[in-house]
Amino acid sequence: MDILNKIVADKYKEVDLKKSLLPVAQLEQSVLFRRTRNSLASALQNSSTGIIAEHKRRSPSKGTINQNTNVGQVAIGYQKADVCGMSVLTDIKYFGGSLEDLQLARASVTMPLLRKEFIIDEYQIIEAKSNGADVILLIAAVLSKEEIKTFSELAKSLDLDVLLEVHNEEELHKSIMPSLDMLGVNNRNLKTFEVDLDTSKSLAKIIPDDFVKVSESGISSLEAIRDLKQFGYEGFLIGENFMKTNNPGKSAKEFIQKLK
Ligand SMILES: O=C(O)c1ccccc1NCC(=O)[C@H](O)[C@H](O)COP(=O)(O)O
Repeated sequence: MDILNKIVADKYKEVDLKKSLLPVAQLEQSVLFRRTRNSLASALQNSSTGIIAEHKRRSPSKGTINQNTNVGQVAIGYQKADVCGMSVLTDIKYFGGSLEDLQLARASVTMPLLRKEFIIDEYQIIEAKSNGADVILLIAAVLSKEEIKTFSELAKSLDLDVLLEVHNEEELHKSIMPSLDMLGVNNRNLKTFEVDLDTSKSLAKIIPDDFVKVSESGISSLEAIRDLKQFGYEGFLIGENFMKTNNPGKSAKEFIQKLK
């Protein structure tokens, strides 16, 4: 079984348990459930840099990246660095994240927050909203066309932006629909963990212009961003490059200043 299938198999069990512990009706009581979103898609369209900075303690491909983080401090650092938004990993088992990380980030900053999660059930979308997210991620590799439609329409009805992630042409073709805001191309092959920015470049021409294009994973240089911009990308999701340093906010700030 490859890592993505393993993560998803665990996620089904995790979500079943959560549903029995905290019903949707209770999630909907959160004050954050009624919050108006701060749109990541709009922030990217109005930015000259397009950086989405991620909070990532560890990953299946890299192991431990940074265990000494204070997510609130990282969020404040990223906001001061003038990123367009922050991605907060909420998976515990494989990435060391949590919904508490999302809540702490939300309590610390006003910028758009993406709940970075393996969404396989509508419950997680309501959970994202009630814990302060502005954006959800949907991964085409683990969802049917019908699920992408149902989940993205639910997200829109909850005033959330939707970032749909693809790895290849087949996933892209099944996913294109009006309820998406951003199309993300993940440069990491989740079977081999190899990263290749050519994945973003080759898919760029078949992503309709109606969607904000985001390139994800393996981005660590200004040259890579300048190059990807030529292919129409307006968003760049960066995790490890900032998180491997002892001050992710400072690293992001220095990076963005050079990019401007
Ligand atoms: O990062 C991994 O090892 C990974 C493995 C399996 C599924 C997803 C994975 N990463 C999620 C991401 O999309 C990245 O965290 C994000 O794009 C940032 O990537 P990077 O800048 O390379 O840290």
